[in-house]
Amino acid sequence: MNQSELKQVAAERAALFVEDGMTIGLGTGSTVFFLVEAIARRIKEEGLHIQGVATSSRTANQAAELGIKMLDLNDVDHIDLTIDGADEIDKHFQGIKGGGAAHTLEKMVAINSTRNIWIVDESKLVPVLGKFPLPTEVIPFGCEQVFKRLEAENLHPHFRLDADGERIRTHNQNFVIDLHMGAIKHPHLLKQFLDSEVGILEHGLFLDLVNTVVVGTQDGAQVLDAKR
Ligand SMILES: O=C(CO)[C@H](O)[C@H](O)COP(=O)(O)O
Repeated sequence: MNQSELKQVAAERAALFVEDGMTIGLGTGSTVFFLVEAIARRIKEEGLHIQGVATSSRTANQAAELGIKMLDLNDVDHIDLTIDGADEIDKHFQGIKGGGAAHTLEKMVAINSTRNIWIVDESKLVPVLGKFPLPTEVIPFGCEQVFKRLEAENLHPHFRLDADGERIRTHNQNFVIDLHMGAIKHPHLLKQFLDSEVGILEHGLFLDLVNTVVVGTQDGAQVLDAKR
């Protein structure tokens, strides 16, 4: 199976965690694309009544087109389960997200969820976080100063650019600065620093958040539970 097929294996297994009556957080990315299709299929075939909260307009549009009832995060009192992709996961179930620049909305939905499941192909499991550049979302005002401070901390910042060489904009019209720092030896300390940096709206370190990881492997889907 190629990487895309492994993503689909993970997504279809995770869709089985959805139960009738649930409010489901839907992440963003190519793995979640398969998830949304699988959930829509279950709704049709099994008559499930579920409602979704999306983490991007991409996911919201796909889900609505497939007939999934979608609500705004402001309009729900809780989310039972959020299923999302990830860019890297280490053996302690800590992760990096934001490859699709949706990490701020994804983190907001995740922290408001009773349970979080990540769906990944096996290439996303790593011994140490940091090979994947860590995304941050920065507000445009004063962003060059934020960039300089990140440089001074040896975090190797790069503004993320689109195919035309323009700085990409997030859903909130902010910029993304990716940190190419290599191995993240102390993720909690880094999180503390990034949380306290004025001008950084949010970053892609997702620590102590995920409950279950569903991995697409050549032998099928593997379900791994975090002890939290
Ligand atoms: O964090 C994300 C978007 O901000 C995605 O979940 C992450 O980039 C994984 O994407 P994919 O499923 O396409 O590999």
